Amino acid sequence: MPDTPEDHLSGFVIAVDGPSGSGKSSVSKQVARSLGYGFLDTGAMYRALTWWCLEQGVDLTDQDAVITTAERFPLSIGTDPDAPTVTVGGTDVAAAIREPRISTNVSAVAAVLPVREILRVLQRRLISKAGRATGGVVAEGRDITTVVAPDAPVRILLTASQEARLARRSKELHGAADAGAVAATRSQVVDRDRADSAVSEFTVAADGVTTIDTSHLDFQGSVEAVLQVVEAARA
Ligand SMILES: Nc1ncnc2c1ncn2[C@@H]1O[C@H](COP(=O)(O)OP(=O)(O)OP(=O)(O)O)[C@@H](O)[C@H]1O
Ligand SMILES: Nc1ccn([C@H]2C[C@H](O)[C@@H](COP(=O)(O)O)O2)c(=O)n1
Repeated sequence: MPDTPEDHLSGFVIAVDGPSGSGKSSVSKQVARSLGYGFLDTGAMYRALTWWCLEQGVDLTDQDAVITTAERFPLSIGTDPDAPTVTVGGTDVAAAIREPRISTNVSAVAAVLPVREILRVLQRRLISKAGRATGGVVAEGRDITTVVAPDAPVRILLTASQEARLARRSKELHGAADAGAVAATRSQVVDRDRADSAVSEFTVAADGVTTIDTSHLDFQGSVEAVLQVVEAARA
């Protein structure tokens, strides 16, 4: 019988979850580079679907319309950590999916449970494809350790205090982490996490998931902490 992603994932899978601004995306990408593995940013998939719904004029409060759009979602996503690509219907949306209008609306799309199931199947396929191509993959998001790849040999919850996460995102968006910049960033971190928590648990590690608190680590320290967990799992 042919292998399907529903049966088991191909390659060595490193699953990483965590709240907004914890460093999941940047740290996972660097870990994938270090190991010569693929990298899957599942948040980019939810963002791309949100972009596509808005492009199609779909009312995001109409869950049936969002589900129908997800069922015919012409997504193509690359898993090379040095050249991550996201296209929808042939349009490069890598920059557009980072715009505030997407960040503001993505949680509404991610809250639709049948949409999550559609993306889960797609994500397992992408993980297996990347795993076959490079021997392994680092996949990050909010439900990778628990729902998408609970069978991964390495599962990590990458976290940090709210203060640290706000400061990081604030520096990234506004170039500073003073009170004004942090206040301007708060909704992007705190409100989005609150909305996303309704459908995924990404603040408390599930059984068998290793928590790495990066509050007092710099970027390289966070990468090394993840690599140590990977090494221990392989020993
Ligand atoms: N340990 C760290 N110390 C300091 N800055 C960090 C650390 N890890 C990541 N950063 C920086 O914090 C910012 C947020 O990181 P990143 O985008 O990877 O977070 P994320 O968890 O993927 O967030 P989101 O879920 O909102 O996309 C980036 O500018 C990144 O370079
Ligand atoms: N596995 C995932 C990944 C992402 N989401 C949702 C929740 C986020 O608000 C949004 C964008 O993700 P980000 O780019 O900030 O990592 O996508 C999810 O529900 N499950």
